[in-house]
Amino acid sequence: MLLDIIERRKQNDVYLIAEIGQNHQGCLETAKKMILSAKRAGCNCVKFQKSNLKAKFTRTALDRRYISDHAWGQTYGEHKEYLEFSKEQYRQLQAYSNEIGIDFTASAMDELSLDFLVELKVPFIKIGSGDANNFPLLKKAAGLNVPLIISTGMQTMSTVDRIVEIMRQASNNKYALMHCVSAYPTPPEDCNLGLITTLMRRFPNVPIGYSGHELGVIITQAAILSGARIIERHFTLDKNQKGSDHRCSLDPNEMETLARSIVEFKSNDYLSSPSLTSAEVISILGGGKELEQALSISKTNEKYILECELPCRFKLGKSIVASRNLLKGQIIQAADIAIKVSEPSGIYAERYFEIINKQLTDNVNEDEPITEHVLSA
Ligand SMILES: CC(=O)N[C@H](C=O)[C@@H](O)[C@H](O)[C@H](O)COP(=O)(O)O
Ligand SMILES: C=C(OP(=O)(O)O)C(=O)O
Repeated sequence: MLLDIIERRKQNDVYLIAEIGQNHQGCLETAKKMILSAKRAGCNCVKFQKSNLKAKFTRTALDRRYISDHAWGQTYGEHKEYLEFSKEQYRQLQAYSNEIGIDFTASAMDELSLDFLVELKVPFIKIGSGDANNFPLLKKAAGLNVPLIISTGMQTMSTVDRIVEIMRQASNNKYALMHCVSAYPTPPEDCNLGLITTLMRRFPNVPIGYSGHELGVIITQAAILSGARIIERHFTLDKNQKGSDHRCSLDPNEMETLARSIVEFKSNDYLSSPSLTSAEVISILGGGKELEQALSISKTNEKYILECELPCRFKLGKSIVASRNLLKGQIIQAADIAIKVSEPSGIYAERYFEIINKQLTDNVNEDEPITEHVLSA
């Protein structure tokens, strides 16, 4: 069904992804329970997050102390290690998903993880918002014969244009873009659902979806009626558990409500039109302040990085870093740089191609960020 939506053969159906992410608390058995619960709720797919920690983060980013009620370790690296499933565990989760009949995949959070997911032969690979400006990763993913779902949180419209251009240059049209706001939870007034139609108009050949981080289901239902045909929501067995994402996740009852509303929207023929107007959406869903705020058209024609996304961009946005020790005077080549979450951050990843062929005015050690200070004018 996903391919039918991505290749526009089916425009009146919705593919529902339960983002298990790291809500499994690092426990394989809990992850399996969540897969079963997502299947029972009516989801089409369960999704995880795959990282190779050394490829995704710099050493200092991994070594920084993580002081948070949601921390599973003293440092951010220990915390992430605790939550990361091994390749063997991924195989077990995939086998279990196959057994019960639900699609299984993950986001590829670095190139090594992308290679691993290709090896697993997942039905599609997710590129999360943290990598939407990671153009080398996108280029590599675009060249594979695997459908892609690319989220656009924490990004500007110019970065979304670059993504579409990368896909066009690779002659790849098996992909979808997800409207997303990377704030956990996203306040209704920042959900900016009007961007779904803006993206649909700007990229008429690309299916548009929605990866939501707001509380509850009504705004996501509005996203569907506004035209989103791939939906992703974080999933949890209990919202009160420790972990950064539980609060803005849907529990099994809410996920089931969402899945049922998709069936209902279809049978009422609400999905045969590519997109309903805000007034129609409000009337179908019965109105309410949060819905009106989420559908407000005041700031939807341009896409920019919202203030509520800055904490996430600061924590998980990717920077350009040195991939080996670099010397003052050196002209930067592609092999000299990598894209990672860096502490402190450096020049953001979207400027990758601008940095190539610039001269360094100082030494930069491996895994250190490239900053404005070390670039010649
Ligand atoms: C941008 C991005 O990757 N966001 C992901 C997907 O939505 C999140 O699940 C993060 O992994 C999570 O919020 C991180 O939490 P912590 O920092 O406590 O591990
Ligand atoms: C970060 C992710 O998703 P999104 O940006 O859609 O929240 C992800 O899928 O790993």
